[in-house]
Amino acid sequence: MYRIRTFNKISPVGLNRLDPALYAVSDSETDEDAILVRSAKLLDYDFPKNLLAISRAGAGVNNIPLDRCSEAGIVVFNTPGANANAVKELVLCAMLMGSRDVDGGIQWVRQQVASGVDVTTVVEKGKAAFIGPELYKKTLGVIGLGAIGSLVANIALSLGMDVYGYDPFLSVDAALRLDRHIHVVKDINELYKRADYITIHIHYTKDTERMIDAKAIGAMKRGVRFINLARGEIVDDDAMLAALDTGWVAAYVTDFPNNRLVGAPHVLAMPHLGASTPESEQNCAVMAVDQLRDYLENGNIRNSVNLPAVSQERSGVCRLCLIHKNVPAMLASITTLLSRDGINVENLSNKSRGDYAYTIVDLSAPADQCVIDEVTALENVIRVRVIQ
Ligand SMILES: NC(=O)c1ccc[n+]([C@@H]2O[C@H](COP(=O)([O-])OP(=O)(O)OC[C@H]3O[C@@H](n4cnc5c(N)ncnc54)[C@H](O)[C@@H]3O)[C@@H](O)[C@H]2O)c1
Ligand SMILES: O=C(O)CC[C@@H](O)C(=O)O
Repeated sequence: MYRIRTFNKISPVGLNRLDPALYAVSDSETDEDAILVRSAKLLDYDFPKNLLAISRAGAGVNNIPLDRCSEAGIVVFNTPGANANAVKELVLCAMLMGSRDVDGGIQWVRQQVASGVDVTTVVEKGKAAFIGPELYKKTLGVIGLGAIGSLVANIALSLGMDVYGYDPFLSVDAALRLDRHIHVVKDINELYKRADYITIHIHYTKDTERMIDAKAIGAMKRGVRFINLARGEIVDDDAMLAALDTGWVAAYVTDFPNNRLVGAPHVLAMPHLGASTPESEQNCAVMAVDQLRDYLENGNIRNSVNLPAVSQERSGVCRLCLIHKNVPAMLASITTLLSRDGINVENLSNKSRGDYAYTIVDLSAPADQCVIDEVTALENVIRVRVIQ
């Protein structure tokens, strides 16, 4: 029986894929074998010793201490692309709300009624305060052309926008998803100097913290509208507030409110709603659960953010799964111990990622506990699991 602790509300559509005969799942499990999480902060969480994996139902993993997980042999998964459409749709809403002052206009209409005015008599005169430009024929800059950025860039073309994209680490898959009419630039300043609207879709890491600072904003066009549904920490709030004050930035639409931002004019702050659609919550939960099950039951790794992708069809009678440091002669050391005991290796897969590597070995006979202990005791081996 595996114990899975949930943090946040994970869609039952995903949780129902966990057979109750095999899995105990709740938010109060202790000594858990695995965690299912959305945005809950696990940075200071004291992981139980037997924790094998964390599956993040979503894209961003800045709430999980990845280095600590790798050192402890905990595999961290995310669900690439599973919520991208939900975010894309909210970005469209953000661009429109950042243009005409829809929010201000709706509030004004309510205030008229609340103060006893017949609103029909004041609409035509009052509306001038909420005027704003169209998206058609304007230029959109998309920073980060991954799962979300590529969808946003493509749909903006169909709104008649001219689209510039910047992504120094653009994957081949992501590049293939991009419409050929999108101008992909190598220098972000090319995007800054042209864009009337800028939307950012990158991960928050120590490299991207406050990437949108006073210098970046200064390189943008006066009157730019900036949309941030990525993470609050990517934007330097001081610089953004100063730019809003002078009108250099005409509107800042963010999914990451804080009390300073919410009090400032021309800020539209939403309560982290980007992935909050039933479709996206279900997609993420299903993907997070399926990947977790495949790891727990078969040792296969798909969509991990800290270990390599390694999957192998089951063969033999017993499977060894080893997380180890990426150093020379590991495979030789492991197979020497197995062959010394006369255990034949039916199939083996091994891949490395940075400082770490993962090996799956299917054996023709059950491995004796003594051999497992010896393999576990090898220098640079972090975790060994036996799956029958
Ligand atoms: N508001 C929400 O609810 C919500 C929902 C989903 C994702 N997000 C945020 O959006 C981020 C992106 O999600 P995704 O699914 O598109 O991820 P993704 O991995 O598919 O795409 C990220 C892209 O950013 C690029 N990139 C990295 N550093 C960059 C840099 N310095 N400049 C330009 N590009 C850079 C990468 O090459 C990659 O193509 C997530 O990390 C998360 O923080 C927010
Ligand atoms: O779980 C959520 O609601 C938000 C997830 C989102 O921020 C992500 O990074 O995928």
